[in-house]
Parts: sequence; structure tokens; C-alpha cells
Amino acid sequence: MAPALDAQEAPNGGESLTPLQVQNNNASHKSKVTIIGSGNWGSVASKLVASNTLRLTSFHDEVRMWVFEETLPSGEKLTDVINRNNENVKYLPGIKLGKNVVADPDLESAVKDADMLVFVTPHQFMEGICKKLVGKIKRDAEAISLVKGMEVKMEGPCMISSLISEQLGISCCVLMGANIANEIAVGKFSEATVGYRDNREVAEKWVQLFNTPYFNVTAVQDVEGVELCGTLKNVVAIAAGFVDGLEMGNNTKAAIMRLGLREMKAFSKLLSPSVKDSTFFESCGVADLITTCLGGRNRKVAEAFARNGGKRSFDELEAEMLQGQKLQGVSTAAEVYEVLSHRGWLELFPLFSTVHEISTGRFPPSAIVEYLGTSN
Ligand SMILES: NC(=O)C1=CN([C@@H]2O[C@H](COP(=O)(O)OP(=O)(O)OC[C@H]3O[C@@H](n4cnc5c(N)ncnc54)[C@H](O)[C@@H]3O)[C@@H](O)[C@H]2O)C=CC1
Ligand SMILES: O=C(CO)COP(=O)(O)O
Repeated sequence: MAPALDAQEAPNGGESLTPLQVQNNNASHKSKVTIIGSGNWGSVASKLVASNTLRLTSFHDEVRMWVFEETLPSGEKLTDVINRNNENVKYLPGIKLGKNVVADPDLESAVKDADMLVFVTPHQFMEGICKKLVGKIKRDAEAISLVKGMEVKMEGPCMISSLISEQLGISCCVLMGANIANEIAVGKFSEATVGYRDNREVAEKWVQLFNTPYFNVTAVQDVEGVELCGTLKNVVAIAAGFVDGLEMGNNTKAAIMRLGLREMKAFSKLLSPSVKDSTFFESCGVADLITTCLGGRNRKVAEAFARNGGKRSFDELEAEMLQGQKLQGVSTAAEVYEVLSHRGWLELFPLFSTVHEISTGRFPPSAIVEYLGTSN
């Protein structure tokens, strides 16, 4: 399938450049790509990108992947093993990344020549990473964030793309979607959404970099909407896991998904009135909500939490069940709760707030069902 630009505006927005025009415009300079992150999705993103940099002349073949270095039980460094086996044995075992992926444990050296920066780490590490990158990247570098999450600051909530833009002084698109990494790693078809602010040409370049026959990327001009969808669905996925742990069945889970989507939309529009309704129908919206509530890590660990009656903490279950991979939903629920309490919106978002009350142990898991009984 051909990459699509701005599905929301396609009927009357014919002035965009074709992928070939963009490629020709940039023929004299090959863009260098660095992936900042090497977890489960970070590794799959590297594989997708590396297959395209080899194929497309507008990109430099080599893809640098920054690795948060760790020592494996064998005593070897993860970076050395990735570079020797072309495989991230810890976060994506059994999958070859592409020989043109070079793992680099030094953040500064990984980014210094990059024209295109792909951020894909758990959101809690992004502020520290951005601080380390100040003054270390090319001034005209472009960024994209695959990170689902937000930071809450004194001034209010700050989405990760804004954090990147504000701290590094560069523009930042986002890529979100129904993208369970392990499925994409073995070439199972999925869609994704690039959100951009105003530069269609840059958005198209990101689409080119990620699009493959099994990863169909569409760009929409709604960076806030795309990122809020990707971030907030993780809170709903925790609620879906609770009802699974309580063995409530599919109708109950569908109710959680419907009410969750409603809160996602209401919260997004309150924070950012420019968010478009149509974004919720893209891959980043309803499709990501569905896949995460069916097959995601947030759902899985929340199910275990509810099965244990809330007696084992999320931290403990995460460490045991995910072996180094990180949940985003529990901390996002806490961040959303902070925004809701500061702004006096708690009563408007009963699902989001109940998820936080349960995950911190203030309410039992069954509170999710009690909440459903009072919703309409
Ligand atoms: N895994 C998936 O299926 C998908 C994940 N995402 C999103 O992508 C983002 C990254 O997720 P994953 O790549 O799956 O990560 P992950 O969940 O596999 O997390 C592990 C990564 O965190 C790194 N890490 C641990 N401590 C660190 C520290 N102190 N500083 C920096 N890095 C540290 C580890 O080195 C490893 O690379 C998240 O926001 C997630 O929501 C989005 C779509 C799909
Ligand atoms: O974002 C995801 C799928 O699009 C992955 O969700 P989990 O982190 O819950 O696995």
C-alpha cells in the first residue's frame, strides 16, 4: 500500500508533495537517522527504519540506535551483543534488526551527526534524556516521538513532543497507532498515524521513513490529538485489565472501551481545543485503544493486579512479568489524576480517576465495576 498523506484533508488538499518529489528535492543530502531508545518498540522501530534507509536514496544507510547500556546475566554488555548478533536479545529476542543498525551506548555520539531523531523510550526517562541532549544535536535536526506518555509540570501537563521541542529547540512530529511491537516485528500488518503541526513536507519524510508493505502510515495535521490518543489509551487499558482480572467478560470490557474513549476525547479537547474529532478514528485512536485493551502489556499486568486483589503492587508485577520492559499506563493515570485535581475536573473523568485510585491501592479492583454501574 502506498504511504498516505493527510487522510483527513485528502479530498481537497491536493497540493502536497509526492514521496518521489520529496526524495528528489533532497537527493543531494542523505539524511542520517538516529533512534533514541532500544526497548521492545524501539528495537522494532529500528528494524522498520533500517529496512527503508537501505531502500531509499534520500537516507543514509546506517541507522544509529542509542542503547541505555546494561550488563546481561552472561556478563556481556547489551550493546556488544546487539552489534555482534544484530539482535536485541533482551528486549526483542529472535528478531534480526538489519545489519545497518549500529547500537551505540554513548548518547552524545549517537546523535551528533543525525538529521532525523526518533525518540522511543518509556516516557519517564525522556526529561533526563532531553536534558543531556541540549547543545549536542544538529540545529536543524527534525524529531519524531513514538513515546506514549506525558510529564506534569508546575505550569501544567506537557506532552513529550512539546518537551522535546521546548528543551531542544527543534520541531517534533509524533507517530502513534495500533502497534503491538512483537506483532510488527514478525511482519504482521498494522497501521500507524503520524501527527504533524504545519510542515507537510517533513511529515511526508517521516511517513517514507516508516512505511512498509506491512506498516501502513498515514499523516494527519493534529499533533496534539494523535499524541493524546496514544497517551490516554494506556489508562483505559489498565481498566480493561482490571475487568479481565475480575473475569467480567467481553461486554464489560467493551463498556470500558466506550467510556474510556469518551473520556479520552473529552480530556483531549479540554487540554487542546484544536484536537480534531476525526483523529479518534485514525489508527492512533480507536484502533490503538482496541489492540491495547486486547493484547497490550498494560492490560496484562493490570489483569494480574486484579487477580491478586490489589495485594501485589504494579512495580512488583511489572518487574516479574515484563523483565525490564516498562508500563506507561499506571504513571500516566497518576499524571492525568494530577491534572484533573489541579483543574477541578475529577468528577468529569470518573474512569480515569478510578483507575488511579485502584492502582495506588486506595480502592479495591472491584471499584471499576462499581463505577460502571453509575456511568451512562
Ligand atoms: N512495546 C510496544 O508494543 C509499544 C510501545 N510503545 C511506546 O514506546 C515507548 C517505548 O517503549 P518500548 O520501546 O517498548 O520500551 P520498553 O517497555 O521495552 O522499556 C525498556 C527500555 O527502557 C530502557 N531504560 C530502562 N531504564 C532506563 C533509564 N534509566 N534511562 C533510559 N532508558 C531506560 C531500557 O534500556 C529499554 O530500552 C513507550 O512510551 C511505549 O508506550 C508504543 C507502541 C508499541
Ligand atoms: O502502545 C501499544 C500498542 O499500540 C502497546 O501497549 P502496551 O504498552 O500496553 O503493550
